[in-house]
Amino acid sequence: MAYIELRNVSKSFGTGKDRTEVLSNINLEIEEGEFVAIVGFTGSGKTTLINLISGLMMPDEGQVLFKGEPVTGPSHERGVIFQNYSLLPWLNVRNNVGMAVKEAFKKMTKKDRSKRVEDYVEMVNLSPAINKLPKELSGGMRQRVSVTRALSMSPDVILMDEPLSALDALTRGNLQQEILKIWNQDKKTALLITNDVDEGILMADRIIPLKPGPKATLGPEYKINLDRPRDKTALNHNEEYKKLRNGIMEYLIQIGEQRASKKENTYTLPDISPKIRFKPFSKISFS
Ligand SMILES: Nc1ncnc2c1ncn2[C@@H]1O[C@H](COP(=O)(O)OP(=O)(O)OP(=O)(O)O)[C@@H](O)[C@H]1O
Repeated sequence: MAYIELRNVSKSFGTGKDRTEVLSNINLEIEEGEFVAIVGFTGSGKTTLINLISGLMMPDEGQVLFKGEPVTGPSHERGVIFQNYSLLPWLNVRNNVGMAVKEAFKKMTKKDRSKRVEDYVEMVNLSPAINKLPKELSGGMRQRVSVTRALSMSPDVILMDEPLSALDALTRGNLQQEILKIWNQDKKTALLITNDVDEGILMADRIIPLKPGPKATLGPEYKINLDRPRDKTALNHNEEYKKLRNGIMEYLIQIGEQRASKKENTYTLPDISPKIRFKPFSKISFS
């Protein structure tokens, strides 16, 4: 039995002629402890996919199963790290993370909870800012708090919706390593949504492209058989990595071109119905 399973999942938005099927017939199985990355174009339905797995949205057709049971709503067993840091503006860093820890570890003593918060804040190098409000932090710092908050709850599954896309290369690299460390140490299951193929190869066991919508479906999967821990710089000289990267990029370029040519080839035909009425032949006389 797969840990997470999507069976023939479809999701539409809107009604009547404005209805758009964003995801169509998605089938996906993720094993316990696996790290899967979905790469896709902007607007292809990646967030919708994460929302369906987290339980924030329900599919129109098909089923989303977690440990064999249908997902009926959100749960802290499946922690989501969102693209846009969603912190409570009136709480400082300590309390933003603390609230999540309290929710996930209701029976933990106050002292242990406090220690856990401090350890996780330390992990993303935010200890000096622990008493600051979100408005006093930079965008990158806020995103780090958001990542910390999700990880501090120790979810069984870490669902990541482009969590690092707005960060500078250094912070991004550090957080990639922190997420990998927690995934590996605590034997988590992870699903990363990204538009960065290199990030996917660095982190995941499998990469699956999401074909652009409407009616987005999953493309062929690419297994990443590179040893861990993976070093970004060393990977650049690794033949297996180069081959894999080229293969995925070629596939994405090809489906991107198909999407563009579909758009270009949509023509509105001119009205060519005759405007002049001819007399029937019988009325023409020959002399
Ligand atoms: N609640 C909603 N109501 C109506 N349309 C929606 C809703 N959520 C998403 N959509 C539409 O579904 C499509 C896919 O959106 P989604 O956010 O899943 O894409 P995405 O791949 O995550 O995009 P991005 O890379 O820009 O974050 C878009 O066309 C979007 O407008």
